[in-house]
Amino acid sequence: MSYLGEIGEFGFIERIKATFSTSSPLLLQGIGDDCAVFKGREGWHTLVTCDAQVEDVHFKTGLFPPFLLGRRILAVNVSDIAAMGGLPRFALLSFALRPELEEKWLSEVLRGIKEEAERFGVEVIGGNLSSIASSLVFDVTLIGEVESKYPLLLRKNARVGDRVLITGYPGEAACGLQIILEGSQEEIVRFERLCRRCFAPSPRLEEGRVIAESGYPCALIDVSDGLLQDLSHLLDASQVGVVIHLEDLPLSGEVQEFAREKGIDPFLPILSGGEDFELLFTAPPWLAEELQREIQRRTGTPVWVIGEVVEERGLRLYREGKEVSIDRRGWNHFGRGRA
Ligand SMILES: Nc1ncnc2c1ncn2[C@@H]1O[C@H](COP(=O)(O)OP(=O)(O)O)[C@@H](O)[C@H]1O
Ligand SMILES: Cc1ncc(C[n+]2csc(CCOP(=O)(O)OP(=O)(O)O)c2C)c(N)n1
Ligand SMILES: [Mg+2]
Repeated sequence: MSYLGEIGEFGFIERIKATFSTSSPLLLQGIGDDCAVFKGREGWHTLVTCDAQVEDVHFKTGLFPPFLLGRRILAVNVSDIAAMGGLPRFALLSFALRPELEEKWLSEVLRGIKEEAERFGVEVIGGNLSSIASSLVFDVTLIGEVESKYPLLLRKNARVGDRVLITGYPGEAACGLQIILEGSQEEIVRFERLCRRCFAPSPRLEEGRVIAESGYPCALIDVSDGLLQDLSHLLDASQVGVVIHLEDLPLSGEVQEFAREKGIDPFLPILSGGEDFELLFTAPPWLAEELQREIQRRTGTPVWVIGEVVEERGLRLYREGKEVSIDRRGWNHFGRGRA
């Protein structure tokens, strides 16, 4: 007999995909990308995604301020719309809650969701409530749109010779999480930036729009599970490989300081830490630099070229010219080796 823990999260998604066939001519992208995509009103495609925040899996109730939890609940979904270059429009909120939860705590969660919704132009239009005896679940279905004049920014779009780019500073959220879960109050104050990156991730919506507006079919994914894990989803979908030199990865001063103090390799959180919600994308060399410049100009977010797409499948990592292997790729909900 085999168990879910052996099949793993992505193995089970494959089984689900194999179980349900689709035939609607309206459907442009089903299971396998950041959002499902179907034909929408004139001039637009409709995007749909859902992601849940589950107590003790994605957050600890006692450690996460409810207002920031609320923001996070919506932000992780906005990030999936950003990963299609789209604009979020409507949300449905589905919660499984314990009856003894304080009303004040829940009001703060709602306030956080509302603030994030207003920031990104999302209107809440429905949802569902259920009681639960154990872990809290906050599930959001988010509906968005992207102009049909732009090519879809699918995971399968990477081509040999493309550059691989990433926004911001991946790894910061994972360091922040470790401090929130295990650190002292003093560390939480000192590494405030890292903790903020974990508590309140900032979806790269405007950055995704710049990529869409380039009109080029870049491959795009948001980094929720870890850079290597999500990069391998993109490579598998595109049936290509990648070469990365670790020296090209963005290493922020805070990650460096955190790694030094904890005695860990700073590249570990960068490569395998999840929940940064940075955008990871590919573009041909002639476009890569322009996107870097335009994203930085319009949003202030730095963008880094971290690798090159190659024909030979798989991830090849080099450190100071020598090939290295990293066995921890990132988060897998049921598998072994959870980062
Ligand atoms: N239970 C499920 N049933 C159908 N499709 C699923 C299920 N879970 C995940 N998927 C699909 O598998 C793909 C990968 O999921 P996931 O890794 O959660 O993506 P993301 O990081 O964008 O949230 C997505 O297209 C998602 O819609
Ligand atoms: C208490 C706690 N432990 C561990 C984590 C780290 N963590 C939980 S889920 C996850 C991966 C991302 O979540 P997932 O539900 O897989 O998002 P998706 O890929 O579907 O967008 C990570 C890094 C956390 N946020 N909180
Ligand atoms: Mg998901």
